[in-house]
Amino acid sequence: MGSISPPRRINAATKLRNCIASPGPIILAPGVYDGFSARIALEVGFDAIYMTGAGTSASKIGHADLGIANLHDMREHAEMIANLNSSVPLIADADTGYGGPIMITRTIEQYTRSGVAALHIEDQVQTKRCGHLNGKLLVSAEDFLVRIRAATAARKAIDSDIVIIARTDALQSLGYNESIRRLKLAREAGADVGFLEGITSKEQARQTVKDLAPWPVLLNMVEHGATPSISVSEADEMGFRIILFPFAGIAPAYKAMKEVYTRLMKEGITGAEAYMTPKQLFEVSGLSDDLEIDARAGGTAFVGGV
Ligand SMILES: C[C@](O)(C(=O)O)[C@H](CC(=O)O)C(=O)O
Repeated sequence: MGSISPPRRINAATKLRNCIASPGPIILAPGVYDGFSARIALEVGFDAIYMTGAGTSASKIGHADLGIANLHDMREHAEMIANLNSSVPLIADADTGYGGPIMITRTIEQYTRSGVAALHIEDQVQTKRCGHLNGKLLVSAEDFLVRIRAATAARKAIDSDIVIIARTDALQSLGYNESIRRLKLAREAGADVGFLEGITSKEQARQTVKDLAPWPVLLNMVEHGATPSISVSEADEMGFRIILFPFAGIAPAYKAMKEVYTRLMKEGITGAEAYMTPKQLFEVSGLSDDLEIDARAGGTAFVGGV
């Protein structure tokens, strides 16, 4: 009856898609590996965050990044992280897509419904490994294309804006030219962003952007892996659109926890800093927001404070 409906809130996938297409600065996404690290990255105020598959494997199932975490593990983890603050886009690892075209379709559908804004799918065999380990095995370029085609068709079928990032791991065994060829095929099949895994030099990084231009390209900044250290501003100047730092959370977390556990074992105390009261810990984990929800609804459980 001519009534104007209120504007719908833009979802995180659309927001990220618009951001990638804009002439704005490079999108910086720090790696998060669980709810707490995601909360900390959100507290710092990043515009996007990245769910590392390696970190998810380590924290959710306690295993190395060897294709052990399955679609269920990854989707469940991604859903929890994506919904801590649904206005901050989550880029999530989707490994090989977890099977043939039917499984890839399920991956796209489930990641979309979970609120994930972008995911990357690669050309390693099903028993994959971290892109910075040796001895990676690949599927053929045709099989990689089947994965990307399945992903883009699934996205279209559900009318989703989820950003599909095509990742090739071919550099290590098949070389640069074959890697670029694979990424160009993925681009033709409708992938939105290219990701050359394990770039080995700054010259190669620059060349990748040039050879794929104007297609947006992602840089995976795994420190102390195959790629030399490239800063956010350098990557921006090279023309990358997205930069990930997958281990930005988990690497320092390891050091900090190991130190305290060791002190506890040796000295019988943790030496934990005084500012980290239980309340402060919960504050990082959304305590105030949760109490406000309760109060606004007229709940009485927390009227006396906590
Ligand atoms: C980006 C990555 O897929 C991840 O899981 O974070 C890994 C990171 C790593 O294990 O070094 C990858 O590059 O394969």
